[in-house]
Amino acid sequence: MIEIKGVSRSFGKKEVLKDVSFTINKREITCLVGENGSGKTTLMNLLMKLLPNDSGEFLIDGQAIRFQDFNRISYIPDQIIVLKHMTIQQALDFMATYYTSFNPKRADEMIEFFHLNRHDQIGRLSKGNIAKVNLLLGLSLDTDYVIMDEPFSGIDILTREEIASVFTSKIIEGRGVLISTHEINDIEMLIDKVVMLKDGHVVNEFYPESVRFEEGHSIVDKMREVYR
Ligand SMILES: Nc1ncnc2c1ncn2[C@@H]1O[C@H](COP(=O)(O)OP(=O)(O)OP(=O)(O)O)[C@@H](O)[C@H]1O
Repeated sequence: MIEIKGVSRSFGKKEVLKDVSFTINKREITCLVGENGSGKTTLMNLLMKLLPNDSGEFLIDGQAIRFQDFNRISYIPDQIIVLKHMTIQQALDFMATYYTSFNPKRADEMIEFFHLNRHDQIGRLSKGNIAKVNLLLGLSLDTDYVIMDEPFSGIDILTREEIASVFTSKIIEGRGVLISTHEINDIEMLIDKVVMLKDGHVVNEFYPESVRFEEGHSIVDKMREVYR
């Protein structure tokens, strides 16, 4: 389990995250929801130690996250991080060099799953295929947790459906996932838990299946309650 405990972060006078706490559990897809600028990316960057937090802590299995724990956590940011002149295969070779958790068999499976050509140059791919390569690089690591920042952003509906199908495949099975997305409809039925951020705080945390069953409300209904 990853625990986010009392995390705060300001940029200058702007308090972006205020005492944020929730957990990311294995075998669950947790969706982080919030309006533009509500601090979703900032929280992910703090969790990955790409930025320092002002206060609070991040724990994995009860211990403070250390740099070596990043072999257990994949981060798929909203933009591709490898150089665009690389081919897909060169990008995979790069990952294999840097990450002991890189699993070439899983990479092969994902190339097939996404119908990618490993000899294609990344810079020449469509936006949808670049998003798929981004997922390929992150999900080829044998990690317990996956942190994904807006994997559907700017992508057409059919490609979004293809990407969403990853969540029900064995590629994700058993891992704990934190995903931020504005495209809730694409994965509504796949999400186990929702965490809503507003004005820097967690304002609601719920299991959508229970809310659907007990209140007859969808995630979007709950979003309207909170953000309108
Ligand atoms: N390095 C930085 N310096 C100053 N302000 C920053 C920095 N990074 C983020 N911010 C501010 O923090 C706030 C939260 O930004 P963040 O990107 O985390 O939001 P978000 O919820 O991911 O937004 P979106 O849904 O649009 O991607 C924004 O107001 C942003 O301008």
